[in-house]
Amino acid sequence: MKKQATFKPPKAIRGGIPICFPQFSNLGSLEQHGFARNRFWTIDTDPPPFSTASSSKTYVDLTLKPSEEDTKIWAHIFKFGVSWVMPNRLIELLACWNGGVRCHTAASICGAIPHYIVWTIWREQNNRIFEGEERSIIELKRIFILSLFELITMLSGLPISSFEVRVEGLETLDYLDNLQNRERFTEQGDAITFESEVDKIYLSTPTKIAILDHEKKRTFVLRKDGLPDAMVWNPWDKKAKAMVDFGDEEYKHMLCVEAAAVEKSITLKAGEDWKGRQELSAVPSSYCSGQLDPQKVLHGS
Ligand SMILES: O=P(O)(O)OC[C@H]1O[C@@H](O)[C@H](O)[C@@H](O)[C@@H]1O
Repeated sequence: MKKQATFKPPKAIRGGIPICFPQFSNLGSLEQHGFARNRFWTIDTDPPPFSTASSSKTYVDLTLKPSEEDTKIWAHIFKFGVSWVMPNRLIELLACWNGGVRCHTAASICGAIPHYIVWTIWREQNNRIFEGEERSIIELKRIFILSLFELITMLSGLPISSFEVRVEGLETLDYLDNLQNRERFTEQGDAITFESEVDKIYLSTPTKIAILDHEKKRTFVLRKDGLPDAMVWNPWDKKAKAMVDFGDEEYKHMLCVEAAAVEKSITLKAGEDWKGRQELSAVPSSYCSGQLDPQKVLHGS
């Protein structure tokens, strides 16, 4: 989330995982990145069966149905759903941050876990006695994880540093350069590093992309299905300054790598459906622990 993000409609909040639908960028007649990100979504209590959202996970299903206004600008019937699945095992959550925190902070997080468990139970007890409300186990787990996440965020200091990051998995691929009228080029070099503005659409990318953060000694892994392309964006200094909802220096601590379907649009016939998946996870990188080779992260299972 960007510090300067605006929380007022009709614009989407800057940060997080954007949903660009039904168009990417200005590749169509609609507003930039389509209207989906600028609409209010509803919680879907009866979602279609997504394989990822099983009872062992924490998830929320959201649905976007076209409003009358939407059907005027995009005359297609659709029901668009997104299922956000969170890791709900503490160990998965800690793995995301292990490399990002120094040893003594990792120890303080582990030391804090019993307190957080007791705190969650204590709050629930109060809730049942005083409010007459009972939360489900899933909800309690969510509260517990969120509380712990706040602590980890606080201890982990600065977020990602784009100067120290490199992306693997996109080398030698063709890309469209948004900074050069979407001209097609072929990526050269072993990995993608960042020294200036980047705005590229990599085409027909592998299902796994690794983002290596040397400074925080962790590797983010993006796995995807049904979304052949991948977008890489960092506005760098000048564009950062030009965006009202983006801090002048925030480009140093962000990198946008997202799964996309840009080159070939997905068109559905009546009754057909489509499913795409993007999974983000983080593991401590070998540069920290010496136990994990980023190449294995990228090419392994
Ligand atoms: O400012 P917006 O509309 O959220 O878009 C941010 C960026 O999103 C990227 O996906 C585009 O490739 C960039 O060109 C664009 O600047």
